[in-house]
Amino acid sequence: MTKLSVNLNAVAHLRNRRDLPWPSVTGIARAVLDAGAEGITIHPRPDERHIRRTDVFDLERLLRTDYPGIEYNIEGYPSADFLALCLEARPDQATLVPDDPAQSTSDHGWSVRKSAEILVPAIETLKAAGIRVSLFIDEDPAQPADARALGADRVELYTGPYGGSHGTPEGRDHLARLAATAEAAHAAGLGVNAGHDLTLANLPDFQAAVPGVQEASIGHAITADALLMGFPEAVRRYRAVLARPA
Ligand SMILES: CC(=O)[C@@H](O)[C@H](O)COP(=O)(O)O
Ligand SMILES: NCC(=O)COP(=O)(O)O
Repeated sequence: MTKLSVNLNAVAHLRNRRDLPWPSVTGIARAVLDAGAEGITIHPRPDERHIRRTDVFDLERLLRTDYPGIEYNIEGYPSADFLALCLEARPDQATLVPDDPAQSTSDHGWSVRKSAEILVPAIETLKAAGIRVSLFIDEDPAQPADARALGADRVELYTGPYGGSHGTPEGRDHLARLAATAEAAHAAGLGVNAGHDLTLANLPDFQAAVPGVQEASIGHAITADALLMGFPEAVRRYRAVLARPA
């Protein structure tokens, strides 16, 4: 069974259209957790285009007081600011992503070995604070052993290229590479997460082809679905797919 961690970036994006407090990021967090989601993910970007610094701490308070045991996952580029934010907010997991601040969304994973100079001190800092570290990687079976060598606990498979080509021969090739990368991660002793452009339509094939994924972080598609069916129903449907054994 794969845990569902709901990414609230899209909710914060909608709220930020106006200088008003709705939709409430913590209110939607409550709704998805009450419906059974097992985690909350945010990816605060330096320009605060969606998640703001205040959201990071509002969510931290909510989870610690009302939802103990629920996993808090913060994603971002390991800049000094990001590391300081993590040390203050103390998420359960930090997912390190090689994003340039100007990027509109994440579109690639780490070349782990080449990035050792940035990653090693960041991993050490986070782990010393008791924060599990996951590295966002492409579908490349060579990356997990390097991630393990640098001290990471998990990898997150970047599923964007698969999501965008699901149902085509290209999509099947992406799936095969994702499965091989997950296998390499397990062989290296790492946990495996996945995320980006996962949807109710493409998740069943992913679940069948890539066994042993511990957590899927899903934001854009679940928010789009929630506009039609509401968050509680959307969470139930994603969880039903993620609960299916491969
Ligand atoms: C790391 C990752 O996979 C991204 O999906 C990210 O969390 C989403 O970021 P945006 O919501 O800013 O597109
Ligand atoms: N790590 C991926 C994530 O948190 C959500 O990605 P998306 O579902 O918004 O594409």
